[in-house]
Amino acid sequence: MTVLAKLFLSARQLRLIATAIWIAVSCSVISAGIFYIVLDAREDLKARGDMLLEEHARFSRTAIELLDILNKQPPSEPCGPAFLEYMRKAAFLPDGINTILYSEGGNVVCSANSGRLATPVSFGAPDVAAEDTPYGIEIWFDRPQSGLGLPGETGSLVGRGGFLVVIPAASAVGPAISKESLDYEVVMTLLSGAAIHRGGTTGLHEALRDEQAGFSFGDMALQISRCGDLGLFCVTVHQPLAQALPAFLPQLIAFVLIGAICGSASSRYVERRMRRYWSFEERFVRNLGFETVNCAYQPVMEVATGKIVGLEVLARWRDIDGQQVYPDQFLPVIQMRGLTRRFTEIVIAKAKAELADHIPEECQLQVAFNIFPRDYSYEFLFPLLGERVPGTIQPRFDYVLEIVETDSFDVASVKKEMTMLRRHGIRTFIDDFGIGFSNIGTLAELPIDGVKLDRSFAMAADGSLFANMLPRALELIGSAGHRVVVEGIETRQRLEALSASPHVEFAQGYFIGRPMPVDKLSMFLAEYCGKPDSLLPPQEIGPNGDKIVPIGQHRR
Ligand SMILES: Nc1nc2c(ncn2[C@@H]2O[C@@H]3COP(=O)(O)O[C@H]4[C@@H](O)[C@H](n5cnc6c(=O)[nH]c(N)nc65)O[C@@H]4COP(=O)(O)O[C@H]3[C@H]2O)c(=O)[nH]1
Repeated sequence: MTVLAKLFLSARQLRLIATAIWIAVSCSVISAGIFYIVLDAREDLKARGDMLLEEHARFSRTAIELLDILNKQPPSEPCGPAFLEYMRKAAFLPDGINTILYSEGGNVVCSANSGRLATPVSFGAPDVAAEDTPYGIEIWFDRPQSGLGLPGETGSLVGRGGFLVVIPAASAVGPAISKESLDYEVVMTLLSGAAIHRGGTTGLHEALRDEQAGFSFGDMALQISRCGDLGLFCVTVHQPLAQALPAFLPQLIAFVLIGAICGSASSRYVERRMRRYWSFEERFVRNLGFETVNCAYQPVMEVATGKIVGLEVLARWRDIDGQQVYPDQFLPVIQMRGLTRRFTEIVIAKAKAELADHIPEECQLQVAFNIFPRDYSYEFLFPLLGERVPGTIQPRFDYVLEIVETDSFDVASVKKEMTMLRRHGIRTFIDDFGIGFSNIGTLAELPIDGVKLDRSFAMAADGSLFANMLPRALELIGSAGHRVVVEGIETRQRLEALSASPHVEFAQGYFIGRPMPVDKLSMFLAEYCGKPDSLLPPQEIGPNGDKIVPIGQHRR
């Protein structure tokens, strides 16, 4: 999970994922486009194959129909006037065939156009015998027509029952079709399965016979094999893709553009969604829970005695990559997303459970929780803390609520809630005094139990504005009759200086103890809880003469 989390948390990895999506989507769209183009090219090839086939099939179909008609009821005297009239009438019917002949004993003896021939014409033995075709027709391919008075012309003859019709040469008829760059073969198929070459590249039909229609990956070519409706003629067409594609170049360019646009749009969309999904805010909201919220505890010292008398509960959150996140990062999210109550419930529940398990029995402590002003109400907080108020269960913990200075609050309603909570032993401090919304008027009006002076005062460098204001701030709070907790004490000098003020009752800061997990806290308290700590550790002098030396660190 952590490895996966790191993948999504790094902006660079997200960019890589988005790029991968861009490539995948673009390639998919372009591949789909190429597939569509190939299908289209195949349809185109089929159409061209059908046209080639049609050149042959059309006349054979017509010839067979004509032979059917001629053989129906021929007059009894072959080549007589009635017979010739009968042939001429039939010759009007078909489209493109106008030579009808009659033969006896293998010799043509009369024609519909010329009547009885002066000299019978022989075309020799048929190339296809009647028993080789499904229609009982004989065929003579490409015979010169000079004997019929048509010098220089050739045609194929189809015959049955003595009648013959002449089919003009294929090249001279049929639809105009571009055969350039087209590797094809037209064959006539016999009942035996044999094929007679009738046009195009000899042997192509035989070579591709088993592959039928489809795509040949060997030579990256499209190929189709189709037979006409009579089953007499078949055509095989083979076209390398490289030859077919130029005709589809506009489509190809369009698909590349669409692919690029889709790829970019989807990668942007996914990246935006991923960024949002894996943003800190969303991660936090998704994973906020008892398991991911951790509590750190910072000791609070009573200045007069040097005893550790309390601790402040400070929340941390564990991110999905295991990193510890501090409140300044997640508190704004909590407030923005309206999760303050849920968060406070988790922190209080967790701290209560941890402290009950780890704190030495004899240790009397005041435990301070930070509370958002909007959640400061008896109705919400008492159920969370009430049962552990002194005099009920676990009297060793006194609870203090520190109202953090994130929002302003309504003094009148806070006053009411404060009074009710105090009745149950729950005390309230104003947190971060000096930098937030509270002012001396607020302190005067509210029945608060104490004020926490913001750490920026104690941490300020000597001679700075905040450092100069510190005694006056203490004076001010003290004059309003409140106890003061000073936080942010990092050095022995500061602690000593503040101890001299009659207004400072408690101190908190790295010098006394850093916020620590409960197991460390339990060791810390085992040593210091309730014991007077008049002997503060000797100061370690650093290069600036003011080094931070937490108590716990020194004594261990
Ligand atoms: N440099 C320095 N810093 C010191 C020293 N002593 C204490 N601090 C830091 O000062 C902050 C004291 O808490 P805060 O004023 O209540 O200020 C808290 C409090 O306002 C808020 N917060 C923390 N936990 C919670 C919580 O559970 N609920 C709410 N609502 N707010 C919380 O987040 C603020 C910041 O908390 P942290 O980051 O833990 O920061 C803590 C603590 O680590 C010191 O000597 N030097």
